[in-house]
Amino acid sequence: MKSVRVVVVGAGVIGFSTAVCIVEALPFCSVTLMADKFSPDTTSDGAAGILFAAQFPDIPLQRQRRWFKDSFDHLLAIAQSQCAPEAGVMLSSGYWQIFKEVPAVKKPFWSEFVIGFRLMTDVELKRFPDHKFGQAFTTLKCECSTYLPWLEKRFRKAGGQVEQRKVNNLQELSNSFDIIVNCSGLGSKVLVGDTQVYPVRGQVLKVEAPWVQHFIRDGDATTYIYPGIRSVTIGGTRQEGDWRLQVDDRDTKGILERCRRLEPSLNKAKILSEWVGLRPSRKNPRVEREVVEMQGRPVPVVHNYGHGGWGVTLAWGTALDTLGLVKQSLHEMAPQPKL
Ligand SMILES: Cc1cc2nc3c(=O)[nH]c(=O)nc-3n(C[C@H](O)[C@H](O)[C@H](O)COP(=O)(O)OP(=O)(O)OC[C@H]3O[C@@H](n4cnc5c(N)ncnc54)[C@H](O)[C@@H]3O)c2cc1C
Ligand SMILES: O=C([O-])CC(=O)C(=O)O
Repeated sequence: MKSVRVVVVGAGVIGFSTAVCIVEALPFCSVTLMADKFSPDTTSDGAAGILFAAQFPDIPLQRQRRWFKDSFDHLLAIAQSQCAPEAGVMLSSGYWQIFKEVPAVKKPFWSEFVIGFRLMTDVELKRFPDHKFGQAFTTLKCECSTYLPWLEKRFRKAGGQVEQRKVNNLQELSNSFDIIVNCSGLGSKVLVGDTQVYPVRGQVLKVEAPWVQHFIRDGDATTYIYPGIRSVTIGGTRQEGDWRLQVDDRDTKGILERCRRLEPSLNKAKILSEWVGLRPSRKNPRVEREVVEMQGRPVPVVHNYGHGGWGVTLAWGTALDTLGLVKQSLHEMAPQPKL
């Protein structure tokens, strides 16, 4: 008999990573993942899925480094195994950020965790006459439309249960579960009334260009070309506070112009699809625990959301932190010896 009932709300890359970490580490818990949308309809499904991150202002750098390294190592092991095609994870090399001006920070905080990080040579930069500085390395690309179904299989195999349902408030879960884990992304705005979480709209295209093998990202953060397993993702936009989910033709035009300037051969690429997603953004992601009084009893609630444009990158690392917070809750719930 499984004694502790845990529910994870959210079926994006954060929810499924967290649910897998919990179910595999705590076999005495029954774990249910609940969400209103599943793959292929989550934000995670359309993400380019490239691993690198910006730095959050108020989270200790050591913690951010751990999130990055744990995620990178986890996905690298998959990329180097026979599971790679089924999981949608691959190594990906190229030029990450080429800058028109030399930036103040030349080496990002995660540069030692990716493979072979170096500054671009003058010869390489000649290909980009508008740019003066760039970084080159090998990282990973995790395609969530393949990875999420793979994680779901892994979750079910370990005994996890899945339920499709919209949760209107966390209180409605408190009769059926002992610990609630909130991985609802942008949904947290309503679900837990978090006014700090907001959308940053992103539009991308998938194009057929199998000859493009190297990724390129401009330091403007809205021009990128990421070759994937079956197509190349090109983008993008970063529109703060914009809730529109429809494709905008002006964005499509801008993306094509900017990407073709960096990689002229894209003129010959066929457009396969266009997609819009809303990044669940927050000044800092919320990975923390609280105890909330529900129906007259204290219920541990562990939050893991607000990863903005870096959710695929940080999913496994923040999931492991969340597992630690669930363990802490279990410890506090255990009957204390009478003195
Ligand atoms: C264009 C674009 C490109 C991107 N590229 C990258 C990239 O290259 N690298 C990277 O690391 N990141 C990238 N991202 C960011 C990444 O997509 C997000 O950080 C990540 O998907 C967030 O995952 P999530 O699980 O928190 O949210 P989501 O995928 O949105 O999942 C949220 C889940 O919560 C559920 N939910 C919400 N509210 C409720 C409720 N009330 N009841 C029940 N269920 C609920 C939803 O149904 C869903 O299942 C990109 C994003 C965009 C838009
Ligand atoms: O910024 C990038 O290069 C890709 C990404 O994470 C996003 O669009 O959110």
